[in-house]
Amino acid sequence: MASIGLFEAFFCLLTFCYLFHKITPKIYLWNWPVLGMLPGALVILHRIYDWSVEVLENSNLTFLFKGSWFAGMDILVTIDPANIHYIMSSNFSNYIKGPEFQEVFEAFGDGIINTDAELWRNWRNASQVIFNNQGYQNLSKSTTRRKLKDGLVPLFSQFADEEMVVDLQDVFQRFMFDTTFIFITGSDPRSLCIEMPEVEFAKALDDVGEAILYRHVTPRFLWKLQKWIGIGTEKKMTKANATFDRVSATYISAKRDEIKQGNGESEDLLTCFMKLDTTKYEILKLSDDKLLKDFIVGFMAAGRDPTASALTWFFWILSENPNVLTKILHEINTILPRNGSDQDKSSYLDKLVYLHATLSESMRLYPPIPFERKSPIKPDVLPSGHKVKSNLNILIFIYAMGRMKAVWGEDAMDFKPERWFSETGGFRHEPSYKFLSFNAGPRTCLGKNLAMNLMKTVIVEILQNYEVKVVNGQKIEAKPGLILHMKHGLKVTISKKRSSLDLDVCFLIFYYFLNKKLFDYYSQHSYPWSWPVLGMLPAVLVRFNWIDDAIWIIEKTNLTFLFKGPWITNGDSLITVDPANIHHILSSNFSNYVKGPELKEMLDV
Ligand code: HEM
Repeated sequence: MASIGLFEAFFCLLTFCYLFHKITPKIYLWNWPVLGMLPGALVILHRIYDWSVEVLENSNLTFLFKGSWFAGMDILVTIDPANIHYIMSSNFSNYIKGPEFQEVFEAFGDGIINTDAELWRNWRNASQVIFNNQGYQNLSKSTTRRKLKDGLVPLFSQFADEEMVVDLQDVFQRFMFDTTFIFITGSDPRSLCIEMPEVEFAKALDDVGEAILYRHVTPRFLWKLQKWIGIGTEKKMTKANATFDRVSATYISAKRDEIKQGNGESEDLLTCFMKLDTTKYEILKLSDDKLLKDFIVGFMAAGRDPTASALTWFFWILSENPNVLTKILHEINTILPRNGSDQDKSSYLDKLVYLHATLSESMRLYPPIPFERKSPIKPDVLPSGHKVKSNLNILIFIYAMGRMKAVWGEDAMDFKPERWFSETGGFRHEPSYKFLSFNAGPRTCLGKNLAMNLMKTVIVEILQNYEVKVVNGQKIEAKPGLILHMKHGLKVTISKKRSSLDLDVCFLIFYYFLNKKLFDYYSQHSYPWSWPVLGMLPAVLVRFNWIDDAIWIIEKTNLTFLFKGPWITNGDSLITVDPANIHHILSSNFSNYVKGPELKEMLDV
């Protein structure tokens, strides 16, 4: 009876808070006796992201959330770049994830995500050696391309043929699940296929994410009790842990056999970790299967979720900004070799700076990991002047950070890839304590380069071959969680782009007839038309007396005429017979006009 009374009282208080909040739409939460700001937090939980932006903007970038008295859940929320630089870099050793974090993120065991101090340093150094290994880098590139060609592309073609509405978020989750699983174990679980099957390990990762979020908003004694009884998200967490143990054990033992039989030539992460010279890492005992399981689970979560989230938000924001899409397509068409091999295409990815800027801008507004937790070992004072006692929870709200006017300027909420370029046109590298999407300091994301290259490869492949149309009328909002997922997914339709060769042929046929008509009409001469994509090239192909034509044009254009070449070849030519120009080029400014490498290449024989 007593517990029912307590529940009723709590329910009444929540209802009161809700109504109170509705009537007085203040952005600050009330600090109630006993319950602190918890009731208000539960009321605004569904719009926690927008609320955090408002409250942090109005509280000079740092805000103290008072938790309930019995749970000791005070949290200092900060996005002050000076504090972040201090916590993540200059006083890094005092700010750890800590034992409470490890308890909440229990599923990641003693892996890199969860640990601090020496064990973390061992993980970090070992992982860095492996990530820098050429063999692993080749494997990650070839895996991405293979999964695209054999997985995503055929699936997109089928979606297009059958005019299906698909959830792009689910597609990217599956693509990243398979790809990361291959990076780690060398095996493809094939979750990305038309049937969209439920995959046990992937579901376990989702359940763990849900349970960890629940542990963040529930007093410790309560979720502990639920775990002990075996109900709710805690039950799912226990089941997920059992799945991780079982599935990982299969792969670990198969890999051990492979290495024992002398077949351990694979470059996947599990093989690399198993073959690592462990004498260099004092406390990283990779002969221990439990540690290897923690590695598999941690890297699966680190690789799959953030990358899939980044790709989903990117395609949505692109659909809202068609002018940005046009610029990206133009960049791809001008820079990437049209019929280049996959290897050629990979080597050009770095040159796609506008695409890089757009991805960065999209992750500024929609950071895949929306917040980060830290805790001081010793009491300290932050650069903002806030005193922190040891073990206080510090929450760095990455989502709000990307939207702060005080950090990004008055247009912080606008989507503007151009902000990533300096006045001189060079790429603007923002410091990581301001652009926090990949974390900052010694714990910066290990997979940053891998993820950026992978996402660019996927985006280029999709944009070159398909049109992705977001279905109108759906509600797009972020789901509160450890990863910035879309709450209702992203429904899209896919259609195939006609290959540019098809387009060229159509254009040529159409142009031939039109030009012939015009030619007949003007009887002798006319200006060549500059067509989209093909420029004035078709005119040269269909005018049989083009030398005559050229003389006529040059005369009409005051002795100088700009011939527009096709877009892909950058082949514009200025044709001039103006004697003043000729004197300038051939004599008075001789040193500035060379034959150039292009001519040299043509005359190579
Ligand atoms: C768009 C994609 C990605 C984003 C935005 C991202 C972001 C982040 C962030 C914010 C952290 C810090 C998390 C924390 O300390 O709690 C992190 C850590 C990490 N990330 Fe990524 N990540 C991405 C992709 C990847 C990929 C593809 C991999 C590898 C397969 C990876 C591997 C890791 C690892 C191992 C850590 C732990 C580093 C450490 O604690 O020393 N990430 N990432």
